[in-house]
Amino acid sequence: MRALARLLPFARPALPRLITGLFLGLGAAVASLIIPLVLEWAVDGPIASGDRARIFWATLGVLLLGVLEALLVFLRRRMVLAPSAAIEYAVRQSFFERLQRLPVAFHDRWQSGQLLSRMMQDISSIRRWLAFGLILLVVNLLTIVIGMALLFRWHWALGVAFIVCSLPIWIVGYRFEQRYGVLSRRSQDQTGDLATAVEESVHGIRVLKAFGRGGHALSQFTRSAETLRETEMRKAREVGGLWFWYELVPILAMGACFITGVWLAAHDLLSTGELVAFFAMAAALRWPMGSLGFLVSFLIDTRTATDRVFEVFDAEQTVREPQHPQTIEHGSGALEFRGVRFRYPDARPDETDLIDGLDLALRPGETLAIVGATGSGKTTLTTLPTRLFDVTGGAIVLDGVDVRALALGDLRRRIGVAFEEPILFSASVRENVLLGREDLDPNGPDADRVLRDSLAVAQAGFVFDLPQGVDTEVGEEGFSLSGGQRQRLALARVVAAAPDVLVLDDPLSALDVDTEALVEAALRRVLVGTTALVVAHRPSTVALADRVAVLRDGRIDAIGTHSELLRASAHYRHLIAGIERDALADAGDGDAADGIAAETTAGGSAAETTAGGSAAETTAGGSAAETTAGGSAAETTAVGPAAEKSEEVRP
Ligand SMILES: Nc1ncnc2c1ncn2[C@@H]1O[C@H](COP(=O)(O)OP(=O)(O)OP(=O)(O)O)[C@@H](O)[C@H]1O
Repeated sequence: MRALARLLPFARPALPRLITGLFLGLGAAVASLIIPLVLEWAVDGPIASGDRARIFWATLGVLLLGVLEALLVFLRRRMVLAPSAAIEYAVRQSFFERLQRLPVAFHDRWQSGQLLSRMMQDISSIRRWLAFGLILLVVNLLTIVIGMALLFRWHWALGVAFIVCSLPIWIVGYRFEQRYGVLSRRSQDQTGDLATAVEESVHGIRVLKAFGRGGHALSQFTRSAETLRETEMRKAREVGGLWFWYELVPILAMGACFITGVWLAAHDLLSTGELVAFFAMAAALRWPMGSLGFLVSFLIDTRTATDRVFEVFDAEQTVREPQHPQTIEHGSGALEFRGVRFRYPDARPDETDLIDGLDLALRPGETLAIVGATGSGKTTLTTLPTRLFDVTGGAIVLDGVDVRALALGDLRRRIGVAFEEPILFSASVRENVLLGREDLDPNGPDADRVLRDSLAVAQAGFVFDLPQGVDTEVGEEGFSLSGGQRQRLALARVVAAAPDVLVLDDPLSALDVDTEALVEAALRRVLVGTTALVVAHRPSTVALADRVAVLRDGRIDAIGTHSELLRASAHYRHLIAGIERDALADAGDGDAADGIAAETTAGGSAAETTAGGSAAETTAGGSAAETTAGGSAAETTAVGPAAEKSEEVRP
């Protein structure tokens, strides 16, 4: 009842119709229970006295009561179908809204299949219960109570015999509830696991196919499905056992009452009419008693479903809206990390904080690149300003206001993020790119202008060649597009959002060198006046920046222009050499990459040399010299501080 009571807020608007349905169900039950009384009157009265007219009326009465019962059952169904569907809709809406509000930490922890099965299967199960199970349970229990009262009315011995013989039902029911509750939970959780397995294998179908691991995925799926099947079989056996008792016990109770009734009639303590009525009552109570087994298992399944759904509603909302949000009057895009600490919720207690007292100030309009070793926390850092995760210490301040004091919607309008892994939705290019511009009419001229400008910056003109241009649906998660195309659309999306601060997590990683250079040039125009925090894994991304900050051991180890850092920071030189080596390797120039590695190891000067504008010099003498000097690898490799970058090293 506690679990079901939680549905009350959702059920409230539908309560009048549900209660009406309940009364209609009760009306139908009462109609069926009156029939034995009419029979009692007919047998002891008109039939005994041979009064044909009254026998006719009695027969007609029984007929009309039967028709009334059928009509009321029909109306009950009509009455509850719409409200139960409305409750399902409301719970589902609210569940989805909750999923949207819950922090990323929650989604990291929960498997998508578990959420999917709760959203679809459990909520549907709640609807079926409200439309059907709940009303039947209440109506059938009341029918049994009224029927028992009538048995007592005919003779107390009948009532006592009925109650005593029915006692095993309660004992069996209680023990069933204990065992079945556990199984019901297990089976619904396993359904969620199975949904996760399907979701993951469909999502990762390319990888599975590429590695020829379809058979492996199938055997894993089969194992999960087999586990679920075993649980379902145990459930079915439990339900079968319960039904057996719920069928048998009423028959035994009726049998005991029958013997008692015949004995009472034989001793003139019960009239013939009462005995006939008793048999009619036994027939009327047969279904309500027999249905209890099914309804109890249905009730337990629904309780489990409700618990599972409310576990999501009850999940801690760690990223909360401020009670009294502050506003930024004139946003300039000054972003500051003040003694920021962060650790993931599942970090081991003995682990140090991933971000460990980080101080960093981005000046309005500045582009700052973050570089750091793999796993140093660069991506993590990009999730903090928009509060995808909340800092666990210190503060992030935007234009003088702690980001936690800003309304989340306001904050996320002011800071736009493009992730390395570009996620597109099953929607048109237009809808995907204008996702952050709910202020614009998607088909209006302003939206068109923003769309075209942002597509131009991201060098995403390819969309105009798609079958329906910008109105082409890009398939699920944009799979019909290449990685680089998706990345460009994701970039266009964040550019279209026109935030005060752009946070870009290695936004150009999937682009070819030529496209990257074009995007970079366009981005540089956009970034004028927009503060940008850019995670850089490639020299060309560093080239976008006015300053570069080196993330190491959770703090900013060094900060300055590219050339300042090359002079001052050995760690930076080491990182840059690694980055350049990777870039050359990406460009297919193994010799050059080796050359840089060797230089770095020798004296750490590779980066210095490169900064001077000539990767070719670094590797002079090797075959890379020719390749890089004339090829685009040289352009991307040779990075300089913002002032120098394009003029010096670009053709
Ligand atoms: N959602 C998460 N929950 C728990 N730990 C995480 C989570 N995301 C990342 N980590 C851990 O945090 C550390 C930093 O990860 P992060 O992705 O921020 O590094 P990075 O510097 O961006 O790495 P890379 O250069 O490889 O992209 C890693 O050890 C990673 O395992």
